Amino acid sequence: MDSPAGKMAAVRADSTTEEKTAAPESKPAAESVRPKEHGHRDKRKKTDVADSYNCWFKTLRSLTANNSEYFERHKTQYSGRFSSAVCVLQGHADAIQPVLEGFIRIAPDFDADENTPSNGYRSLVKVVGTCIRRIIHVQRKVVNNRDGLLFQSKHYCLELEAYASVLCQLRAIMDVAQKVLAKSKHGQLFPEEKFFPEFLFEEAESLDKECFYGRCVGFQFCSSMQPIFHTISTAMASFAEAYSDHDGQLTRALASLLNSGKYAMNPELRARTIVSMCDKADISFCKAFWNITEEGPLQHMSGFLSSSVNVNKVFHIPALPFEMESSLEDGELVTITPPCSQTGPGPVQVRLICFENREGQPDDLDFIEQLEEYLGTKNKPEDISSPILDQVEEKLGTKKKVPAPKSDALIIHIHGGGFVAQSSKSHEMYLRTWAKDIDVPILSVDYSLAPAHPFPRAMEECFFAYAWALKNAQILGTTAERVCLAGDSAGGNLCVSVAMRAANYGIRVPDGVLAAYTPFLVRYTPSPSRLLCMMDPLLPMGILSRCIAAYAGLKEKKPGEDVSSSSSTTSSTPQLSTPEHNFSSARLVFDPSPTEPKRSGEGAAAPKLLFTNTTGGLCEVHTPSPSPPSGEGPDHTDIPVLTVETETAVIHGKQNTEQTVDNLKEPHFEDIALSPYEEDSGDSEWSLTDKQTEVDSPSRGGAGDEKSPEEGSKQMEKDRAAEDDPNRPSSLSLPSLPSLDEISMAISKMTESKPEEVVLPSEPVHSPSSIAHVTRYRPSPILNNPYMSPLLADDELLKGLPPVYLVPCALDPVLDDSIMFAQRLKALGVPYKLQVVEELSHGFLNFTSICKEARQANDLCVNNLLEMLGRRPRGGRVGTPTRKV
Ligand SMILES: CCCCCCCC/C=C\CCCCCCCC(=O)O[C@H]1CC[C@@]2(C)C(=CC[C@H]3[C@@H]4CC[C@H]([C@H](C)CCCC(C)C)[C@@]4(C)CC[C@@H]32)C1
Repeated sequence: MDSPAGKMAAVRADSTTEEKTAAPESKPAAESVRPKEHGHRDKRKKTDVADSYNCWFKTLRSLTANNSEYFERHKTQYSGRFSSAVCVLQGHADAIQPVLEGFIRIAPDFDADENTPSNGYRSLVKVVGTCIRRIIHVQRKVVNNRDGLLFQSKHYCLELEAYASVLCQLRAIMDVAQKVLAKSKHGQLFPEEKFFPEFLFEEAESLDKECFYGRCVGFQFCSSMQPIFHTISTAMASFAEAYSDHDGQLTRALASLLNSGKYAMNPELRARTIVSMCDKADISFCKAFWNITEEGPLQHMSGFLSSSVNVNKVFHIPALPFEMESSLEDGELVTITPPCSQTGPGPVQVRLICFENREGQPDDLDFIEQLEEYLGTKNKPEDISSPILDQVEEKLGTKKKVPAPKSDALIIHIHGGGFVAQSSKSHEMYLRTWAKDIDVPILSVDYSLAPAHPFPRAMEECFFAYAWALKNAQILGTTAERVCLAGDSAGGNLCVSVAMRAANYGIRVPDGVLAAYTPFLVRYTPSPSRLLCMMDPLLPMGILSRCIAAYAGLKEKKPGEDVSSSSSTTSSTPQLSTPEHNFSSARLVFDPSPTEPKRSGEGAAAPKLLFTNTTGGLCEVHTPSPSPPSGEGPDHTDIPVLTVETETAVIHGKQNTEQTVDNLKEPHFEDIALSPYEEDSGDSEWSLTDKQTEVDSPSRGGAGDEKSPEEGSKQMEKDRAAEDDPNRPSSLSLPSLPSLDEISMAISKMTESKPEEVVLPSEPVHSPSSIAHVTRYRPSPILNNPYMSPLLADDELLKGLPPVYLVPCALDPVLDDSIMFAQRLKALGVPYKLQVVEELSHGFLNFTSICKEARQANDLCVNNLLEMLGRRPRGGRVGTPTRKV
């Protein structure tokens, strides 16, 4: 058998040649396969990226000027709102551009290796870029269609307003990212623990996230994911309503089906319900929703959507200790005891999935009976199955298929679900495909879930199942010459922990571990990619933090409980007023929050934005001023600093109107130069919203106006009237950024409405309960356990790992976990392969049967598994070059 390291080295050699021939730049969802970058090329690439972004900003500016000028001249029902929307979003775009340029400059310093240009900073840049491109797309559509009789003015107006809010929040998120950056060491995506910035959580929590869950939901992902997220968020909102009204899972499923219509029709109501649910709901809501496909009509979904397999059986591994040979010392035996933490020894449920019935496996008809017999008597399975087969043949008069020979390999799978939900059943969809494509038995572990069974129960059960499977491989239809562990999300974390434990116990380690979109640091540490949870349709921050609490066994505080008790914890953490935490000295570039202490140089004149007003003249708008470097603060020599010069951006009425409309009426915005980093999907149907029917939606509640689903729906009717008002001043819910007052003044001049009519950004929504549990739980010692967070494991423990295959997603909150884990493995010389999937969301394996890009990413995982098991990858191409130090 090849040594894993040798194998990895061989693959690396192969894929280096592939690297040259592959044309990855145009692939939307494939891994970041990119040619090697060296010194000057790297610099050029950075410039190219910045150029592409500048080009988009320029295009946006022209379109804004054009539309703005048009709607000033052509007074129609919605013209006032159009003008306001484009003006507001242009203000945000101008403010975000210099910040973006700063991130483009520093981002490469955080890559795990030169072959994989990926990290949270790059992702944030990407998301802003996508938002700008989508706005360009919508504005182009407006330019192209606004004179037509069938122009859906209301639809486009709502779209632009929604994107203006998104851009505004992205601007605030970029600001938080700068603070994370200022507290991080060079190349480190997670700030040092001692600098835990509670205030960042407060800031992050206080953002108005609703715009990310309404009509723009999942805008950052590829177009084929859009309908999926519209469906899931509709389901989530309607389930939230049903959850509070009903008890049983089935009744809830039915009730949510009935509710779904109104949430599908009203994206704003949906967003309000989801955000409110994420802030307030306890973990049992997540469990219930994430398990929606476990029972009721949806449980048969995988049956329709996936390959059929011959063996798909659930059984229990008895809670009996057994002995295994040590892999370290000849003849030594290691005793494996059943899992026993918290609830005492208990059996472990597993599911065996196999494309065809194999020798050694109990016969399908009496699977459990035979298995029990095997487990009790330890008879060879062949002895059991043959007589039964004979009887069946006799009874049915049919010749039963002879089982296929034993496989030489085995996959042990551990499912994700935030440690609190899901099972092998909900992951059957892609497991059946794997079973068919790889044609190896898969044993998936149904470990006990938190919060009823917190850490380390799940890890113990998975380890026990792993060891048992090695020992009893024959009953699983395999000789287990090659064994690998595969898990997605929380399951990937468990896989790595199991492999570390195997190494620690001195038993055989698997031949490889596949960890797809896996969290490796299960604690409340911010990072640039983690900021994406502010907008993630599957992993919103409130839910993520509750998963951590549940897994760590920290009792969740109920909403309304006194949060002041957390103050002792909070006060034990470094105070923000210490020099290290004084961000006024951290040379950050822009401060959108008026509540933040004023920076040095605050008296300096803010750069100005000039917008054309109704009369073609110029009105002044102040942009947030960049803080000049302060000499007063501590020495930040090891802290990467964005130094950004904000220029005075001028949108000149004359200049812009000189651009012919025809120039702007390009049919597809794919024509816009694409950066070598930012691949366009090549799909002109950017968002579902283009196809959406025009729907009414209520105006947004004011900040802090959190409503229950029922209240929400009652309010809906009232709101609808307001929403329909074409002269309604722009009610874009924007955070209280200092420049917005001025922007709104500009708007109000442009729309000729009185300033006080403009519903301006009010105070940010604040959720003290969610913040409180984060701050209170932070110092819990359990959160330092390396088996819970492999990133915290010491070098010796990590060195015992077999080759690790990491498949994170670029737009996933837990991307940085994989990047930093790869960095650790690289430093320790542990073979690893890091392939970052672009444009797909966390959990893509669950979407393989309904999304082309997810299928491609699944193929990548399948090829990795084939490689680990010593088989030829399918399609001849393995993917990103393997990296081994
Ligand atoms: C300053 C801010 C800093 C923030 C710092 C805090 C961040 C903490 C970060 C990391 C810690 C990690 C903690 C735990 C991570 C958990 C990872 C983890 O395991 O996450 C998984 C949770 C389940 C799920 C969401 C998932 C994948 C797929 C999802 C499923 C897809 C379809 C399923 C629907 C129910 C189907 C409905 C069909 C119907 C016809 C509409 C759906 C949505 C169920 C849920 C899963 C990922």
